[in-house]
Amino acid sequence: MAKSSRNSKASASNGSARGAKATIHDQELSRGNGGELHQVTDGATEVLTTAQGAPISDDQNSLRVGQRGPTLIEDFHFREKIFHFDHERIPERVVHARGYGAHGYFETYESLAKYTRADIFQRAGERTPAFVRFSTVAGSKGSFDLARDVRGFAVKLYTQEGNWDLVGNNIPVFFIQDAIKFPDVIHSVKPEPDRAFPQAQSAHDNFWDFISLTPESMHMIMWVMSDRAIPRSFRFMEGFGVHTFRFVNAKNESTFVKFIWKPKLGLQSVVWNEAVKINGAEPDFHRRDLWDAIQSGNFPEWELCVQLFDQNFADSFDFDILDPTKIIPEEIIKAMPVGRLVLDRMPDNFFAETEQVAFMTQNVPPGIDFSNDPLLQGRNFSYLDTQLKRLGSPNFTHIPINAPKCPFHHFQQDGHMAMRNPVGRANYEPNSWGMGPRENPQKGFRTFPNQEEGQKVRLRAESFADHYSQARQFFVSQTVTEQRHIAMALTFELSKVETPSIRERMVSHLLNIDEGLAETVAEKLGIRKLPKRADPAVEPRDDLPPSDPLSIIKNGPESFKGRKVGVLVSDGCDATLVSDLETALAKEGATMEIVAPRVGGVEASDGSHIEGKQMIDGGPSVLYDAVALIVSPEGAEKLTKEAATRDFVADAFAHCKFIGYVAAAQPLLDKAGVEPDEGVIPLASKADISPFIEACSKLRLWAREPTVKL
Ligand code: HEM
Repeated sequence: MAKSSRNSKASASNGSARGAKATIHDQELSRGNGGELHQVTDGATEVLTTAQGAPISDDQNSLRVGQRGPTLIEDFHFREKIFHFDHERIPERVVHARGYGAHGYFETYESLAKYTRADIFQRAGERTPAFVRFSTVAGSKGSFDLARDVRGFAVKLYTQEGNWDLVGNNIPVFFIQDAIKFPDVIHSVKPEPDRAFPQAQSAHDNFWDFISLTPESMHMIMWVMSDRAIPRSFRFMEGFGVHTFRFVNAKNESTFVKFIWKPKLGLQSVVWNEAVKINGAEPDFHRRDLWDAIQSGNFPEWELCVQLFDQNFADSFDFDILDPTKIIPEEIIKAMPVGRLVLDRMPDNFFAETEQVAFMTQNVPPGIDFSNDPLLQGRNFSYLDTQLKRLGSPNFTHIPINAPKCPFHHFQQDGHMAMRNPVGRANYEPNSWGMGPRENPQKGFRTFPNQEEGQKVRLRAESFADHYSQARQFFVSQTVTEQRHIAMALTFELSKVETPSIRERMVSHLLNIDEGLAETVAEKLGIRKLPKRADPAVEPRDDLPPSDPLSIIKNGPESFKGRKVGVLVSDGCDATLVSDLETALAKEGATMEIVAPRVGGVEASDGSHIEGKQMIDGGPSVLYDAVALIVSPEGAEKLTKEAATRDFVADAFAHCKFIGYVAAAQPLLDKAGVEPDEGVIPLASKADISPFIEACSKLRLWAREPTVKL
């Protein structure tokens, strides 16, 4: 057979002809036969190998017959590489698919031996390693961070007596009272099955159809329609264990407990108009925020608080402590701080740690036990089951992120990907080989022997039937601004619902919560005649007093610490003012980011160069807690012509942010239609910086909001 002339060189070079040097800007590589680039080890980097450890000579070309002939199946390197790639994806979590994790530690304040024998709570000052994963619920893995959604707040504590997973949310109640309804609520919020949209959004018919037929969800709906569902940062949100758990002490006495994580930096959320824009400008807003904070040594911190109560309290409380749609207000049972959680290290690898971490509510050490909450009982089945599906083997506990950090010994063996098997002859007990491990009745986990009796029934307890009273209590605990946001959120969500009867049904529920709220939403939805209020199972109470801990604004930060200012600069700006601002912000524990008209930065009036982090088009003001406009007259003149600059200023104003500005920036304010108020603060000299930062610590000038009509 005649060889093609093009192929003839191949046999001579044996497919490995290369050697000519190629310089690509700052990189020296060698060039192969077809012009492709090869990066060859110089001895300082490791040699590339197959997964079996065989060194690889050429990772740019598959093995073929001649230069232009067919690829050979003999090419084990090619086959192994592609095979592995083909199998890279594992199923995403069925809920909470999008998440971000970090390592840290939990530090115990004082011994809680009186209440629990849990090892983690025995010794003051002791540190326990922790891994935390924050998440959204509804969206896919690749969805944006600022969906209106519940945030998962899952904490794995590697205690000396086994892993304790506190798998909580940033909202203390849930949509449903019984785990049997979980598939329904999740199906309803996920993209509709025929059209496969909307992604990561509850604003659609299916969700509101289900909710409007599930009155037990009304309390949760108030929370999800509040700004709690659009947090500014994972660092500024609370976490809740939701259910009532039990502490059990060494004498086998039980105390009921609810868990709350409170952020040291105070609570903060964004506004909806801002969230929508952040999702476009920076879909990884929350991820980047956590990454930046931890990488720069600003370790976020939460206090773990416990609400402790006994059976007598449970019997006398207005609501059932087993009902996960109810809270116990902190005015009734104090939230007692018992330790702190510090996140100080990002994972080395996202997949290995954050993606493969397997949280399970049933992971409790001795001293912590479950209550009969039917949602918790159902979760205790679901998590183990789902991890097997997602991680593909019962040996997911062998993955380092999931393995306990205390000694552990058992006879479980084999299965896919077994990393550890029992050593020696005994793989069962009892045995007469004198080989452990053995039970320990004193130290081992003992379930609290609660007395249970009754008929087997499929029946919801009557004590779960009040669906509206605490929803109302949540609403009246909010500031006027927060109440307005709830009304706006309900209006937005229901405006996306296409079926009028679903909207009206929701208004009929709102009438049981707050008439003013119902009327506002109905008016904005164009519902002329208010529907009849929904029939309540139990007449809603209106005597539950407002509870301040339920409001975000009433629990904001004490300073501007941990927050960020976006500083818009131009050529010819005042470099000293910029650096004085940076120094003052650093002293406050805050940061700033330079936004410039072009990549690279600007030349200041004193000839110095100011490095820019963002170009104006890529650094909209929605990414910052406050902004400063430090420009020269010529710079301002040029910037007024850019739509991105107008949006920068107009959005900062509309989102009620504090704006610091030099006199030369006046045209920017004018162009954005800003009529200065007390939140628009002149920065004439260094002396003005401190009052500006002090104002910023209030985060937003909410008094402005009615004038900007978001
Ligand atoms: C109080 C109510 C609930 C809370 C606070 C909650 C919280 C969470 C959190 C934080 C995660 C993400 C864990 C992670 O970051 O890996 C999660 C995942 C999950 N939850 Fe829940 N959840 C609740 C109710 C339920 C119920 C009732 C079920 C089922 C009956 C359920 C089933 C699941 C499943 C299957 C996953 C995915 C786990 C994985 O693949 O790793 N959850 N939940």
